[in-house]
Amino acid sequence: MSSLCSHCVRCSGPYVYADVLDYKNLRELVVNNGITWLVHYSAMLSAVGESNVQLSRAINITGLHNVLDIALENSMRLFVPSTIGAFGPSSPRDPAPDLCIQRPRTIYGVSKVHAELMGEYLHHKYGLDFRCLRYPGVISAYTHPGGGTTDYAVQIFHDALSTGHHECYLHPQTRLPMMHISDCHRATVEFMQAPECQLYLRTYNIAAISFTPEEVVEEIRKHLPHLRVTYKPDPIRQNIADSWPMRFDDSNARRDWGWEPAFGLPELVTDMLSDLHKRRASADLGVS
Ligand SMILES: NC(=O)C1=CN([C@@H]2O[C@H](COP(=O)(O)OP(=O)(O)OC[C@H]3O[C@@H](n4cnc5c(N)ncnc54)[C@H](O)[C@@H]3O)[C@@H](O)[C@H]2O)C=CC1
Ligand SMILES: CC(=O)[C@H](N)C(=O)O
Repeated sequence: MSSLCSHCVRCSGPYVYADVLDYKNLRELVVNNGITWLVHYSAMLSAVGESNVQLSRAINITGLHNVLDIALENSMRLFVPSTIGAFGPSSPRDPAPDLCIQRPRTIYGVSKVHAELMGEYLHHKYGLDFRCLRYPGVISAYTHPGGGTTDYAVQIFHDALSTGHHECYLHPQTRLPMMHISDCHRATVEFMQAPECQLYLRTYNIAAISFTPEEVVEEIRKHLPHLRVTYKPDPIRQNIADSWPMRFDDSNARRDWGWEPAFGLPELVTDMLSDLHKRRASADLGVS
């Protein structure tokens, strides 16, 4: 979800490639750079995880264990994102509260429940300052979708501006929680800065918008009336989406540390189209 603009991490500070499976190298990086907060984003997302379960297990679970050990050894504040994918068909779906049955059916979801529980365990047993937000599908103009079930909600904007046609792999009425990248970043920073005494939970849902493909298409057509959308549900991703919450209950995040989203659906669509339009223009790509 990192941005490739002029103020990106690569341009603004020290930047190194690191493999989360290489424990020794990670430990050296943390110690040699005096790092005190660790934000652990590396993961394989839901759809791509199902096509390579072994690799997903290694990155999402072994990688997480490396990060947890290093954070504990070095008394770091640790953030690990979780997801709507940490819920499954037996969870309440509309809305899903913070605390309820979690029996996800993807390796991605299983690894994220594992992360939530391991982090909370180490917090209660050893005082690790573990913090975790369950993100909805995140929508950004700056990166291409990374193999998730919510990817269509990013791809549709690229297609709308390039070919004017999007083939959607979900049914038109599949409702999922979503969020603009700015809200996601701001939530993460605000949550990381929140005083410990305000946090009654270590893992919070955060919500912003919840929409179906049909609804986002209608909103995009207010700007691009010619957008053509066809539906060809992909059984794997449809099955995953049908097992995830339709809406998130984020009342605890709002109460404990003041979470409040800024982007509704109209604002998100306007911003995505404007950002992508500028990026296409600067890359000399046409707009449909
Ligand atoms: N994008 C979304 O809609 C949501 C994302 N999240 C979470 O946010 C985090 C980031 O997600 P995205 O940026 O969308 O995913 P992404 O798939 O775009 O990026 C994942 C990153 O992990 C890196 N990675 C893979 N193997 C690695 C390894 N062995 N060592 C180091 N890095 C490795 C990849 O190079 C990639 O940059 C993930 O933990 C994901 O679960 C949670 C909910 C929603
Ligand atoms: C919601 C997520 O965690 C991710 N975008 C995915 O679809 O796998």
